[in-house]
Order: sequence, then C-alpha cells, then structure tokens
Amino acid sequence: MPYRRLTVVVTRRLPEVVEARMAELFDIQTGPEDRPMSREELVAAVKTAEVLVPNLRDEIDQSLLAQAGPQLKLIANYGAGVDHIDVATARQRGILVSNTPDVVTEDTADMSIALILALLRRIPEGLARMQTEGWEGWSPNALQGARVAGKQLGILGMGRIGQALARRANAFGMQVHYHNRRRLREETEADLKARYWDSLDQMVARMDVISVNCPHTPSTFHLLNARRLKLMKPEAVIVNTSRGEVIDENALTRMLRAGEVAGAGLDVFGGRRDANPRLREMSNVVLLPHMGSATREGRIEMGEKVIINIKTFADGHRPPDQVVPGML
Ligand SMILES: NC(=O)C1=CN([C@@H]2O[C@H](COP(=O)(O)OP(=O)(O)OC[C@H]3O[C@@H](n4cnc5c(N)ncnc54)[C@H](O)[C@@H]3O)[C@@H](O)[C@H]2O)C=CC1
Ligand SMILES: O=C(O)C(=O)CO
Repeated sequence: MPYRRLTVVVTRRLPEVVEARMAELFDIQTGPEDRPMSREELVAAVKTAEVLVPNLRDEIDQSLLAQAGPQLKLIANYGAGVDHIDVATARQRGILVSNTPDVVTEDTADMSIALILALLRRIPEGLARMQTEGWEGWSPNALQGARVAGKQLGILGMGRIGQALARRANAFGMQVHYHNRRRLREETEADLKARYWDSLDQMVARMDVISVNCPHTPSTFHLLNARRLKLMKPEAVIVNTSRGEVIDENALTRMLRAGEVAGAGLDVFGGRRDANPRLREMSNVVLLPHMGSATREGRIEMGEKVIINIKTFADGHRPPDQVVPGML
C-alpha cells in the first residue's frame, strides 16, 4: 500500500535540516515567521492537523483539545517537558502524545552544573566587574566564592537529567544526595555515589546546593514552597533547570532579599513568563533565558526524535517516546 503523507502542523520554526527532512516525509505546515502561534492559529491547527508538533510555549489545554477535529491523532512535542499539554484529556480523546527525552539530557545537566559553578564561584559578578570597571589587579580578598569540592548537592528528581548531573557533580568532588519519587536501584546508587533521602525536608535542610530536576506536575507544583525553602541553610544556594513552577518564586525572591537563601541560578520561571523583576537586581542570582538544552546538536536531535515518533506512528506502531498520564 502506498505510504500516505500525514498532515503535520509545526507551531514554530525548527532547525532548517529538521524542517527539510520533515518536508520529505510529511505534508508539513509551518508559519512563515519564527514566532509562537496565536491561540486562533493553534485552534485552526488542531482542526486540520493529523499530527501537531508543538513546543513548550503552546498551551495545549482542555479547551483547545475540545476544539480539535477527529483527524488529530498525535501530538509530537518538540521538547521533553509536557506540562503544557493536558495529556489526560488527549488520551480520553484518543490522541497520543510523545516527547523528546534523552537528547536533552547531557546539555541540560551541563547547564545545571554551569549554574552551580557560576553561583558558588561568583562568575557573573566577575564578568560584570570586568565589563564595568576592568581589572584592577589581583587581590586576596576580592570575589571570594565557595569551594565546589566537598559541597553537599541535593538533587530533587533523579531521572535522566538528575543522574547526568550527579555524574558531573562526582567529577567536581561534590557529595551527591537525592530525593526522587522512586528510589533508584542499589547498583545505580552506588554507581552515582548518591545517597537517597526519603524525606525531602531533611535533605533540603542539610544541603549546600539544591538542584531541581523533576518535571512540573500537579504533585511537584511549589514542592519547594516557603516552608521548605525556610529549611535551607542560609549559606545554601538553589538551581533550577526544570520548570519554574516547582519553586514558589515569590517566596524564593523574598528569602534571597532577606539573606535566608544565599543564591539562586534559574533557567526557568513559573508560567514560562519572565522572571520576577526583583530577581534581576540581585548579584547573588543568575538568570538564564531557558537555554538549558539549547545546543545546535541537541535541537537537531530533538527534531530527529519528533520525526521518528511521527514516522513510527504513521507506520502503525506506538511512538517510541509516548507519554501517558502519570508516567512522569
Ligand atoms: N531547561 C531546559 O532547557 C530543559 C528542562 N527540562 C525539564 O527537566 C525535566 C526533567 O527531565 P528528565 O530528567 O528528562 O525527566 P525524567 O522523567 O527522566 O526524570 C524526572 C524525575 O523526577 C522524578 N519525580 C517526578 N515527580 C516527582 C516528585 N513528586 N518528587 C520527586 N521526584 C519526582 C521522577 O521519578 C523522575 O525520576 C523535564 O520534565 C523538563 O521539565 C528538560 C529538558 C530541557
Ligand atoms: O525539553 C524541554 O522540556 C525544555 O525545556 C527545552 O528543551
């Protein structure tokens, strides 16, 4: 039987090589400009697409899915996190959801470790000083940071990225701890030299660095709320490359201002909006514009994953990276 080309709507421009390969395999539609789709455009997309390729900027919620036509069968997300997609509603409507894990793991773990180094070693302050004042010469008391080796790192969410971070932290001589929905196998723990904490509170209270690496789900929303953040040692810092919603950002901002938390390195912000403006004013805060997985290689591999998920589905099989409710 000849292969029927699926109608695939891609909500945002992807790397050229990915779009070119998609165009060979599918009937693809992308906007002429590189900008997020408006709500009206998204509604039009779910009415015509057999496969929708959204990204984390697109809110694929219940009301959008209610307007989807019966032809929509797969949402092949360009990205690992799927907290912008109502996976349960999609399932009820017989729409499969897939994502792009693994290919974002190493790059995002690099960014977590980069934020840890930046904070502990005060790299942004050094950069800013060079840019504004230039170098005034070496001084024993200038810009003393904290030694990375020997610090206790607590990883919240020991999945793919959490484990890749643990390996990096080992190489830097940090002591690795973790809290996860499920405890890892003994051999994996030994391999990662990681100590498991059943109690998140107890782990938070003892760490020098906390790294957030769990997905945003109903059970992780504000998992690090004001009460838990208050348990942190005042000299401890926190980094987040997962999703902003896992931390109560307003509580964190207040505590950073009050000196109750020593520093924060944030790649992600609640609701995927801009960071609290107060955070921008603080020298002990490092903000990045959600660039944890942003490498040329990674963005192409994410596209390749999307293609494999669609192609496998088109061939009558389940996409290899299918996401089901409750899985994350
Ligand atoms: N900043 C960036 O550019 C990127 C951010 N991400 C974010 O990182 C997240 C994690 O990615 P992966 O490591 O690939 O996911 P993963 O699914 O491999 O690992 C997540 C871990 O969190 C754990 N977890 C889930 N709920 C929990 C809870 N309530 N308490 C404790 N642990 C819990 C899971 O058991 C799992 O071990 C993604 O969901 C995404 O939001 C992913 C890629 C790039
Ligand atoms: O994949 C994700 O979830 C991201 O945040 C961007 O790569």
